[in-house]
Amino acid sequence: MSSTSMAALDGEGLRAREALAVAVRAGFEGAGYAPVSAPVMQPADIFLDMSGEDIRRRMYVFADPAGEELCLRPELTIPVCRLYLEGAGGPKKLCSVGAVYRYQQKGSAKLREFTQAGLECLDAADAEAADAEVISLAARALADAGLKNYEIEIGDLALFDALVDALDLPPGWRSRLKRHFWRPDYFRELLARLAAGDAGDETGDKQALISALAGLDEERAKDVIEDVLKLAGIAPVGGRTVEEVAERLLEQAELASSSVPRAAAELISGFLAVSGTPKECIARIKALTGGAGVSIDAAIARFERRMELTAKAGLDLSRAHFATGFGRNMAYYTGFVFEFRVAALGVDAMICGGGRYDDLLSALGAASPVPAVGCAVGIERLLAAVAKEAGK
Ligand SMILES: N[C@@H](Cc1c[nH]c[nH+]1)C(=O)O
Repeated sequence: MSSTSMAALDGEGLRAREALAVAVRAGFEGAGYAPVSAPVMQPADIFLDMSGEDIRRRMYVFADPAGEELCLRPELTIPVCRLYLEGAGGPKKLCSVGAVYRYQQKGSAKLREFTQAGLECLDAADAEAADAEVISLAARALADAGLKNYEIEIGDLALFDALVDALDLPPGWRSRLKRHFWRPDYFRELLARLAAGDAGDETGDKQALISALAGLDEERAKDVIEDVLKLAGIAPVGGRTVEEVAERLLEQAELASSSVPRAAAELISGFLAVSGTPKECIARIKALTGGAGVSIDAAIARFERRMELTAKAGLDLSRAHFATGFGRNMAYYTGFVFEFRVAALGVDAMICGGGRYDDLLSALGAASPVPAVGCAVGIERLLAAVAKEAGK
């Protein structure tokens, strides 16, 4: 399937896609997930703020006649969580099928409009059991569709968070490292500077500005930067350029005024280089943290328990590949993350993905925390993977 629109399918392809979407949802319903249908048009700001850079760059954003900024949903999780919050007291296990929209550059073989079948498990008391249930249901959906061969990639952001929390870092660095986990290139740059104990090599006017900012609190510093940009006639785009420029400059100010112990920086780099089978990786993480006298035992115990429960549910995660630096492309994840991949599909290899997002519902307005985990199957990709396996 190489077209950029799902409307280009022929009759047979159309029926196959619809049948598979219905079958995957039926599997989720059979496991106790109530079907819901969320609007295709959504308020843009929520997605701009919460889905992360990759999705943000691919969103279709437009204004309605009243001037309200809307978008075509780029995924189903945020729409389904919004529905859940509107219908307070409703079911907490929800599933949904529908079209989602993500811009792709001209010439890209990826679809701009494609079908997801997703499930969201909200407010479960036992987080690890819910994680295990969701990844097992994802695997079952693929098996029911007839797919046999795939790889599983897993990660756990809670391990990274625990590490950053356990280290002795200068103020501001914890949240910054966690936030920038989602911008891999910039994150590496930050880490390299941190590991080198680099206080920044800025000279002249920029250094003067950085020194001036270092003395101000964050809000005040942002105001100053905004004024400077306005004076220079630089127009912010949707308020974001100013925010991002301000953030960068503040980071440089903090880098210049604080130093992170080299050992801590090296531990973070060493930790983020860990990948392999989950078992090997956990042993390596234990050795790394133990050697440094840092304890992230609670997070490791949760990881191990999740693995056991998943194995009990019938999915052999020892076949999975784990990487500490694996985080998916959605910024709302807070813990366990996973993807099912079929390498033969090339750029479309990722046929199903999901993870835990414990802070999203609070950010959407929930009065008290609602832990959550879910996943989505890409229907066109699953169809292509099954066809490929059958040699079609
Ligand atoms: N919405 C995610 C999948 C997911 C569902 N729930 C949690 N994650 C995606 O589009 O990849």
